Amino acid sequence: MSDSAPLFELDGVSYAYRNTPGLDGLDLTVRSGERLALVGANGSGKSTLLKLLAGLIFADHGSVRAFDEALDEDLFADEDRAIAFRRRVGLVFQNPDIQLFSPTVFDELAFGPLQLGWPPEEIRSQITATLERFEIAHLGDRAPHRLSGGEKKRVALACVLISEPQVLLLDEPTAALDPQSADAVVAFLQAERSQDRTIVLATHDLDRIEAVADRVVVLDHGKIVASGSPGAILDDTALLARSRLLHTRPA
Ligand SMILES: Nc1ncnc2c1ncn2[C@@H]1O[C@H](COP(=O)(O)OP(=O)(O)OP(=O)(O)O)[C@@H](O)[C@H]1O
Repeated sequence: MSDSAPLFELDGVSYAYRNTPGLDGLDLTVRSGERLALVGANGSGKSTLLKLLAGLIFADHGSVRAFDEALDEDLFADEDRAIAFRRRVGLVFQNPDIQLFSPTVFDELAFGPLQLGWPPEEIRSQITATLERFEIAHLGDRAPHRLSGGEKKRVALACVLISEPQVLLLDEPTAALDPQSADAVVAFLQAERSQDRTIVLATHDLDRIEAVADRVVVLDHGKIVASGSPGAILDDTALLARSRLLHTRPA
């Protein structure tokens, strides 16, 4: 993996929401085919980093490069480059309600491919295949906002994956899922390994991290405090305790 091409290169990146720091001097390279997990306590900057990689927010300081060009406002001012970037990078939000707005799940799945100008027959056949792949065929005619939290998460993931992005960004993909649904997401992410898809995910699910990631980056107050293999990070209990990632038990 260390030899594969860098897709994202962040150099000294800082970002603040008005007066609240989100990211603070971050250096990070994400390579093609990598499965990278971002861990850290609430508010450590995981979602902010994912939004930055998705081109939804831009660095206040430092530089961000994606696919060998600057990932900044200028890229999105150019419609062709913006569309090309959006095709390559898909983000599944932590809260699926942000993402789902169509009258039915079927329409929701059609939205991305329609934007990309796919032919109608291809859209129809891809929707059928995607509904089956995510075991949501029975939800096709339902209104997304009337689904359960776990069902919404599956639909949101399917909506992003239908366009086959090269990079998949996932914000807490197993949160709010029942154990069986969480296992299904993990199995899906393991299967994606053979698809050459680059995956960056934020998670609090340390028990499943070895199954879904090759590398773990630990964030604390918007800074990267450690990066390593899942085994090395999980064994470092002092690091986990410092980063507020261990349970505390009442004395
Ligand atoms: N929309 C926003 N407006 C103002 N501050 C924000 C906003 N979103 C995040 N922040 C702040 O930025 C910092 C980083 O938040 P972020 O959401 O990136 O953390 P996180 O690691 O994803 O947290 P969690 O595990 O709770 O999802 C926090 O201090 C948070 O309060």
